[in-house]
Formats: sequence, structure tokens, C-alpha cells
Amino acid sequence: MTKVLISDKLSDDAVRVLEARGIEVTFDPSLGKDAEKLKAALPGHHGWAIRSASRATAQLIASSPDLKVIGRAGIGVDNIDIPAATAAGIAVMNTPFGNAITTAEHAIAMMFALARQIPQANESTHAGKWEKSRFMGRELYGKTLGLIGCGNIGSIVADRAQGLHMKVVAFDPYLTAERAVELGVEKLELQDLLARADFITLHTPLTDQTRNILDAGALSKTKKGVRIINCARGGLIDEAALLDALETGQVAGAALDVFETEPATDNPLFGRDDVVCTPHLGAATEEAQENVAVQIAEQIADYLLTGAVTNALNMASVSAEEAPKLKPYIALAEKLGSLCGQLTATGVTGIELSYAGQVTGLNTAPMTAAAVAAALAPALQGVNTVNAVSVAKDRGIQISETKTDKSPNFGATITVTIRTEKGERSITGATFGGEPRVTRIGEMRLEASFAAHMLYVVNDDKPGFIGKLGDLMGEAGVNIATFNLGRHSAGGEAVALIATDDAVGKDLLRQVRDLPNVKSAQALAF
Ligand SMILES: NC(=O)C1=CN([C@@H]2O[C@H](COP(=O)(O)OP(=O)(O)OC[C@H]3O[C@@H](n4cnc5c(N)ncnc54)[C@H](O)[C@@H]3O)[C@@H](O)[C@H]2O)C=CC1
Ligand SMILES: O=C(O)CCC(=O)C(=O)O
Repeated sequence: MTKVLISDKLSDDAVRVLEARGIEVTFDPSLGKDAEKLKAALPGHHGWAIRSASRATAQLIASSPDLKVIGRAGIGVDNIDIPAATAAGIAVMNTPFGNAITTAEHAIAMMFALARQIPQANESTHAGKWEKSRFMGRELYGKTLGLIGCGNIGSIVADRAQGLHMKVVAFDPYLTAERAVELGVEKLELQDLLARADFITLHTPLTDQTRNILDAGALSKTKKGVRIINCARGGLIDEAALLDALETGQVAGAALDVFETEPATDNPLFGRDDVVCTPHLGAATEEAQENVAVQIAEQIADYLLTGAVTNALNMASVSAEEAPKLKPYIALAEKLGSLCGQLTATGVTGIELSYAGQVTGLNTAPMTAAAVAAALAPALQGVNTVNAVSVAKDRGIQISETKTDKSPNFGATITVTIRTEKGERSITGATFGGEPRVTRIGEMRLEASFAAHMLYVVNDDKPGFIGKLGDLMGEAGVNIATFNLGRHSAGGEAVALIATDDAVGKDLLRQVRDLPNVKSAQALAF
């Protein structure tokens, strides 16, 4: 039975969605904080749904042999070792939109809290003080808001801030000029944003490029008295440098939802009147948590049950509608890649997938990934459909696709061509009643189904070969299930693709190779 582990606090809706799809769910939010308990719990689970408490480390991934998908109910995936997951063939998915509005609203709320010192005034008023003159605020109207990062959340913040009649400027190297115009945002370099913004809000992922994007140097270039909001990730601001800048008054205030170390229970910024803090609450609304829980549960269920891929960070998307249509072609591509890979000596320099006929109208990326993974499997350990194309590229193996609308003899065919330093080999196949078949090996036509055990023989097309081969197999007790022949011309080179009920052992293979007119023989496994 398909099983999913939920190791963080997720809305019950996730359990409901998964169970309704026939998936068994282990829901234990206490596991996320305890790597040892997680290690013990993960085996036997095919899917793993997390928020931010669980860390999907390389060690945990390595000790989770059954895992096929990790789903982050949220946006940031900095708690998942994506390269390790990819190497292990595990899809990594997130929910890029489910909590974006909620997080943008939190950033706006934090901006108001800073501008009007609402948390401090609240505390003072509850304490029975009536400190009207202590809490002189700043108006947002007409002020400049600087966005560092203008993606999903940044652009929602921009929209809300424009509603407040703020001028919005943005630093985001990936923001196109057209998109900036569409958003009504002025695109700036970071230095210019620092010099002009009255408020700065961060909305980038935490990466090597963004870590400490607001360090001592950057903070020294801001307008004196700037106010800073971080509802993205701790680590984007150098906390020690921020503390210094608050001390000197270079920064008038900071509102922080995220911290370098979380859970943040002890931080030098705590206890200051000019700092407003929340405990990573950016995504914490009922609406957002329902959204991300339902979305990640559906994505995990779709992937495990149908092969549909949505919002994956390490593989091509396949919609739920496409998945059943692609399934037989993915199986065909995988079998052809495997056959071609088993028949090809090492030294692969390129793999080409040629799609012809109806299949060209479909999403061919998952077929190519399946063929490449299967073709490289005999030579490379650990290659799988998630990492195949990137593994191939890392090794200088060129992957290419060609497409032609016309398929000469069948509705749709796929041809896998493997190029090596010595030459190339092409194998073509088609589906019959949804089942994969070989229809051509090089220029030789034949028609063969795939079986778990097969024997591939190249011989001169001379009388008596089939009888002698049959006798040999019979004497060895290996039953022939199907026997398919192809040849260039009468008396020329021929091939036999034979399905057997048991594997052809080394001794029998040697005897087959010793038969008259046999040029080569190879045992195959699928
Ligand atoms: N506090 C919370 O509870 C939450 C925090 N987040 C955080 O917010 C971050 C942003 O989320 P989205 O807007 O949905 O992501 P997004 O991917 O839509 O936008 C991120 C933007 O950052 C930009 N960017 C990347 N590198 C940059 C750089 N070096 N300098 C400037 N801009 C750069 C990208 O071009 C992109 O436009 C997430 O990565 C996550 O860490 C997200 C949800 C909730
Ligand atoms: O799950 C959460 O509460 C945090 C959300 C978050 O940080 C994210 O989606 O990146």
C-alpha cells in the first residue's frame, strides 16, 4: 500500500485528501524536530510531507529507500537537500502560491507595526500607561518601499503598498523590464534602492547570492533612519550588522519574522524597542495552511498514484490529465532505452530520442528522461528518471530530441539512438494495445514484445540456425517463450530476439556464441 509520512504540523485536510485517494498516512508532527525519530519512521513511506521544522538532509534521504517524493507545504525549500534527493531519484515539490498572499499580508502588517509601533503601544496600554507622546509614528503615504526580490510575494506586497499610495522600487536581477512596468514598480540596482528606500522589505529565497544581502556594507548605504522588514528567510540580513546599525540609528527599526537560527529563543535583537518580532508566522493563517496542505497532499497523491508532476523543483511537470496518456510511451521509451543501453558498449557520447507521429503532440520530456535513465543504467550506478538528463550532461553525454509529425508505419514511434566513439545504434518501437514493442533494430525490421529475460543473437542468415539454437536451449532446460527474427536480406546478417522463461546463464550463452554462423549473443534483462 502507498504510504505517506507527515512529520510537521500540517492542516488535517492533508490527511483527508491523502486517505480519500487510498493512501495510508502516518501523521506525527512531533517527528519533525527529531532527526533520529525521523530516520526510524521514514522507511516504508513513499511520500514525505513537511513544513519548515523537518530537515530533509542527505543522511535522512540516504536512509529512506522507499521514498519517491518529498512535498514542502510552503514555498522555501532551503530545508531540503535537493541535490541529494535528485541523486536518489526523489521528486521534490513545493506549493509556490498557496501561502503567498498571507505572507505578503504579514509583511504589510509588519510595516504598519514598525511605522506606528503598534506592539510597543499595545504592551504599554495593557500595562495601564497612557503614553500618547511616546509613540509618535510615521505615515506610509508617499514613502518609498524598496523590495529586494519581486517574485510571487514581492509583487503582491508591491500591489498592496501601491494601494497605500507608496512609491515602490525593486531590486531583482530576474525581474524583466516588461514585468516591472506591468507591476508599476521601478526596477533599480541594489545600491540605488538602498539609497532611496524609506522602508525595505525582503522577498528572495536564501541562496549563496542572497545570504547576508543586507550586511554591514549594505546597511551603511541605506537612507539614515530606514526601516527594514524581513518575512523571507533569516540569513538574508546579517543580524550582528543590523544590531550595530540600530544602535547608531542608521536603521530606525526592524520587523523580523525569520531569524538566522530558528526556533529563535535567544537572539541579541530581542528585547529592543526598535525591533518587532514574530515567530515565523508569515504563512500562518487558516486559509494559507489549508491551501498548502491540500495542494501538497494532492501533488503527492497525483505523483505516487498517477505519475503527474506538479511544482517539482527537480523534474519536468506532467499534468494529471497528461499522466495516463504518457504512461505507455514512458514505458516504451524506458524499454527501448534499456535495450539500446544493454546492447551498447561503454563510451556513450550522445543519446537521441526521435519521436514520430501522434506522440509528438505530447510532453516528451518524461519519455526522454525515462529512456536516458534506462540507457545509462548498465554503465552508471544511481541514475534514475529524476537525475538522468543532468547526470548525462555532467558527463558530457549530449541529449537531444527530434520530432516529426509523420510516422511511416505506426500511429506513433519512438527511436532511441545511442552514439559512442565507435558508432551508433538505433532501436525503434511502438505501442500495441498499450504494450511496448520493438519494431526495428537499426535498419532491420522485426516485431517483438519485451520479457523479463531475453536473448539477443546476431547471426548469418543460414539454414539450420534456428533448429540448432532450439536444441541447445532445450538441452539446457531453458524454455523459449517467443522467437522473433529480423534480417537485412536473405542470406545476409540477421538478428533474433528471443524471450525465455528463465535467464540465459553464462555457459549456455557461450554455447550459443559457439554455434555456426553466430556472430554475437547477449543475455538481456528487463
Ligand atoms: N515567512 C514565511 O512564513 C514565508 C517565507 N517565504 C520566503 O519567501 C521567499 C520568497 O517567496 P516567493 O516570492 O514566493 O518566491 P519567488 O521565487 O516567487 O520570488 C523570489 C524572487 O527573488 C528573486 N531573487 C532571486 N535571487 C535574487 C537576488 N540575488 N537578488 C534579488 N532578488 C533575487 C527572484 O528573481 C524572484 O523574483 C521564499 O523563498 C521563502 O523563503 C515564503 C512563504 C512564507
Ligand atoms: O510552513 C511555514 O509555516 C513557513 C512557510 C515558509 O517559510 C515557506 O513557505 O517558505
